Amino acid sequence: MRNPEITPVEHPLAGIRREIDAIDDQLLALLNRRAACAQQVAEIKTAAGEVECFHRPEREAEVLRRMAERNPGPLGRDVVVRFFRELMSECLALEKPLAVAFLGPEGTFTQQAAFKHFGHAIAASPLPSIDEIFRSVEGGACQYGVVPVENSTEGVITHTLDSFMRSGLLITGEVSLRIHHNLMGQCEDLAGIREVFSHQQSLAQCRGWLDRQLPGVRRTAVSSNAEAARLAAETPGCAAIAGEVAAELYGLGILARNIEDEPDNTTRFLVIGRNPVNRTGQDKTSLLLTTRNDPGALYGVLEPFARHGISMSKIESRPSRRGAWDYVFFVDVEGHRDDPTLAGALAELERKTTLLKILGSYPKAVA
Ligand SMILES: O=C(O)C(=O)C[C@]1(C(=O)O)C=C[C@@H](O)C=C1
Repeated sequence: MRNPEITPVEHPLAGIRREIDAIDDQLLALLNRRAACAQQVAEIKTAAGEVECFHRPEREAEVLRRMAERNPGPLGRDVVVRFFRELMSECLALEKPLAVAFLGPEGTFTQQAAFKHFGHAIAASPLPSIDEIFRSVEGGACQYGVVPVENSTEGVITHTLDSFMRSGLLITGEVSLRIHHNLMGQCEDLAGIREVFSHQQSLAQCRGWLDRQLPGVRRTAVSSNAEAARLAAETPGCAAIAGEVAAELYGLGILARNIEDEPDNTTRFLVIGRNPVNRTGQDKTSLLLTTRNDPGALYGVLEPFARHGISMSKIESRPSRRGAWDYVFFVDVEGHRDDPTLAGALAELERKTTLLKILGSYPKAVA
């Protein structure tokens, strides 16, 4: 028999846990209300005949920026952006999951970039080469592709830039990823390693560390970091340089972490698609242009940007393949092609170039 005079002492966490339960109930209802709204959006888009792709990059960028700006904390900006990114990814998947091609196999940094940009509720297809990614989006098998374009330590990925010379695809987004490299393998320590596999860019990004820690050990470039991890998993005495995800995927132990030579090692990826993206007010535009091979021709081309007060975040030159010393320039500027100032500068540029191709206007990465 319980003594009615003794009131049981409540656990110190009980009150706050009741509050958490009540909040979770509200969150659950709100999350599903939002998902139901996305389903209604799908019905409206279908009725309007927009059945090919429900994804709206400009709207997603607006949602993420608004939530990041309104966030009162204590959750950090990154956490809030990641959370709403995944929420929109799941809402879109209820409408219709996106088909996204990335540079495979599973476990590459390009796969991480694809998830960072689109969230995890996508049908992601690992493809073996940049060419195949372009082809799969051009042919309609995938709605988007994700390809690496430049690394802060090693510079541009020339194959990606060259692909834009022949392709009619548009750039619809960009993703920056902080790249941490790890040495992984089946051995216990560095002493047992006789060969290191990785992508040539990653071997270059870790050159100093390899010279110091594994002098004389053979370095072999393979098609991707994930492929390196797969090889290390089946070849005794071999290690790989790759991201943490690849170690998990191929069951390897991490022998040394963060071995990249530059502390800010970052790779920028481009998202490619078939449809133009509307302006958000915080956009970027990528251009490809060629000039006459005259003195001062490049200056003449870039001068309108300076006069219109448009800032340029990148300029890169590549041989045009039309003859020796003939170049194609890849230029990134601030703004959307529909912004009146940029539209004015582009109209002037058209008259000064031998070729001007607008590769796309897209929202600046929300990170
Ligand atoms: O607003 C839309 O057009 C939607 O489809 C909804 C929503 C969202 O969840 O907020 C989902 C996917 C789109 O890419 C953009 C936004």
